[in-house]
Amino acid sequence: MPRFSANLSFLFADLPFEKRFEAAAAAGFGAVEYIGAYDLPMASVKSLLVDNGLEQVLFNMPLGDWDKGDRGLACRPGREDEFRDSVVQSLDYAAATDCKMIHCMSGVTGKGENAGELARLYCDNLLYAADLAEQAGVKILLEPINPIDMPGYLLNSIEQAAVILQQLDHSSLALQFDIYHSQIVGGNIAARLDKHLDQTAHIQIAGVPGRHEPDSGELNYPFLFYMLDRVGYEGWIGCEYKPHGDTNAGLEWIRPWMPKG
Ligand SMILES: O=C(O)C(=O)[C@H](O)CO
Ligand SMILES: [Mg+2]
Repeated sequence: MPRFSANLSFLFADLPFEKRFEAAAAAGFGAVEYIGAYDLPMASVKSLLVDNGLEQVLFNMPLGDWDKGDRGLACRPGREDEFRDSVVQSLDYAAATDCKMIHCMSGVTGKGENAGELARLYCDNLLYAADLAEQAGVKILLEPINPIDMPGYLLNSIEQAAVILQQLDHSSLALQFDIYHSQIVGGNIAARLDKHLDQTAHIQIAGVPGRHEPDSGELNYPFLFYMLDRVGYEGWIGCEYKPHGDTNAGLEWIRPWMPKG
């Protein structure tokens, strides 16, 4: 049976962030993930998890300044110190919340920049993060993101990520397979999931097109959930989609997959 985590940066977005934990638990979720809660003290995040009986599955490293165009720091020249600080800060939050996975966003390639050089810096930074994460028993995740939603993003395909993981060969690095992005970049999801399952630590879902509930559009999610069970995927599946309207009203699709009682 697949295990679903509620992505609180996307679901229950009409509620203040702190209220989304309670809403996720009331909807039947046992785990949550989100982009980050660095505005809140670590102890408050921990209380929100404990009070609502939730497991923290994943969050992101600080992304830099979103309004100025940052989409992660890992490939950005001149931001190495900031990146290293962000690794330490995210590992502190992970320790406080018993979270075992952190998504490290690559960042974007600027106009006229050499993507190969940025990729080299990205790899160096990933290794720095992975060495620290290893000591904490945490995995650093790489997620390919489609370049239509995020123009200029360095890491776009599962295959690119797979090669990086193979080359870096570090046990604290793994793949975050976001099916929504990967359908847009390459399709052929069942075969690619199967091929890269041993590198995959986390999966995220959304309908394509539109990034809404995973119950309509060009992907057959029930087929993929059965397939993941059959091939023995034991990780979480993050519900990272934009509900059409009220989150609870759009959760009918999940009922057959939720533990009863
Ligand atoms: O955009 C995505 O798919 C992600 O998972 C990023 O971490 C932002 O939520
Ligand atoms: Mg994602």
